[in-house]
Amino acid sequence: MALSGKIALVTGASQGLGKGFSDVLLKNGAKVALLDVNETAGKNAKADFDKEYGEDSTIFLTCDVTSYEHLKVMALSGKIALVTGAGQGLGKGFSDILLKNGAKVALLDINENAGKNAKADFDKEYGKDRNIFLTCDVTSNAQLKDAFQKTIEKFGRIDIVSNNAGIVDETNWEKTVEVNLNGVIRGTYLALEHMKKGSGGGGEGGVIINTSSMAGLGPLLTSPVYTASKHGVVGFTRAMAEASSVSGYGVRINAFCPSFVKTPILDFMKNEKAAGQLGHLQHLSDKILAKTGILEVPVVAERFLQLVTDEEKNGAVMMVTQECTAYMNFPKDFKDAPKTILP
Ligand SMILES: NC(=O)C1=CN([C@@H]2O[C@H](COP(=O)(O)OP(=O)(O)OC[C@H]3O[C@@H](n4cnc5c(N)ncnc54)[C@H](O)[C@@H]3O)[C@@H](O)[C@H]2O)C=CC1
Ligand SMILES: CC/C=C\CC(=O)/C=C/C=C\C=C\C=C\[C@@H](O)[C@@H](O)C/C=C\CCC(=O)O
Repeated sequence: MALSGKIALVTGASQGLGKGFSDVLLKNGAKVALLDVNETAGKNAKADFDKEYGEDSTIFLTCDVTSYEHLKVMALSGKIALVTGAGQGLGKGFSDILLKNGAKVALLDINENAGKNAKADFDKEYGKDRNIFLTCDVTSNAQLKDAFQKTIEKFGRIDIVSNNAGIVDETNWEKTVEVNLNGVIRGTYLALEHMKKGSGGGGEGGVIINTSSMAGLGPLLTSPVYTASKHGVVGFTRAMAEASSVSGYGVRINAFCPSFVKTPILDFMKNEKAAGQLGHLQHLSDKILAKTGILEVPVVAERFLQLVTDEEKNGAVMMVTQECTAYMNFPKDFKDAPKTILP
């Protein structure tokens, strides 16, 4: 079993030599990602290997090697991801695209029903062994720590962390800060404990994506505390990214800023109880939405994947709107910042 614990990736793996190479790798203890452009043949090869070596020994990924982008995302084969707020909405979309591209995913959510349903959906699509659901409230350091630990126990390590759980509640605004900002800080610190390289940690590096919002870059007048929490995520992420780079952690840390996306969080726009002192401004919500439009989860998830896989990006802030996807250019020095000079 010379290859025990090794992970292999074979292109053209569904038949002929590629299938033979995969077979010998499996026979010698490796786990193998089988890549092929022919989906039927690939699935058949996986079914053959499942009988011989067990379901967990291989994954099949449809992949055309003529596409660099396609091959690059396949680099997620064997990667382990942890996503908070994964039971529905964007977190479920992010988990889906990570699984589709070969990662294994720990799904964390405070909502047990949503989490279990998401797991059941993913089990059907990707097999039972590629995801786990862990009930976890990101406002609890103990619960989050435990969830990181359980992910390591199940999958062996963590390479990708999506600190995504978020709420809009301008009435209980302390909770909004506690989930959206403090939850991201907690998740980032715990992720670094497990992922950072060097003397301070035994990790292998990786990437952390913190979900902010377009409201992290400019004001959303119906939700000032939400806006503040998301601005906080951008500032924290940029500073931690520099700290990670200077410390040689090998961990990239980026912020993700979508505009409105069709998920249950948009119910807030009609929820007067959650509007705090600003219920009288709620009639403006429809006007704001009419101006910005509403994105679909799969479109936003594709952009998330781009940020996960782009190894050039650390401290990047990606915006996703109807008009475009773009990286935010912050002034490097405040003497270069656009300003109005007073007399
Ligand atoms: N949908 C949108 O228009 C946009 C959403 N966002 C952000 O994206 C992230 C995901 O939001 P959506 O999927 O849209 O919302 P959603 O409400 O559909 O999903 C949020 C998930 O987070 C979970 N969650 C809430 N509090 C939690 C806690 N304390 N611990 C663990 N899990 C918790 C919920 O149970 C839910 O499954 C949030 O951070 C949100 O602020 C950013 C920009 C736009
Ligand atoms: C109430 C929260 C509901 C959903 C979650 C969420 O985070 C939604 C955010 C959506 C957009 C926020 C935009 C705020 C931006 C303003 O500061 C603008 O002045 C910025 C300029 C352009 C935005 C264009 C666009 O979003 O399409």
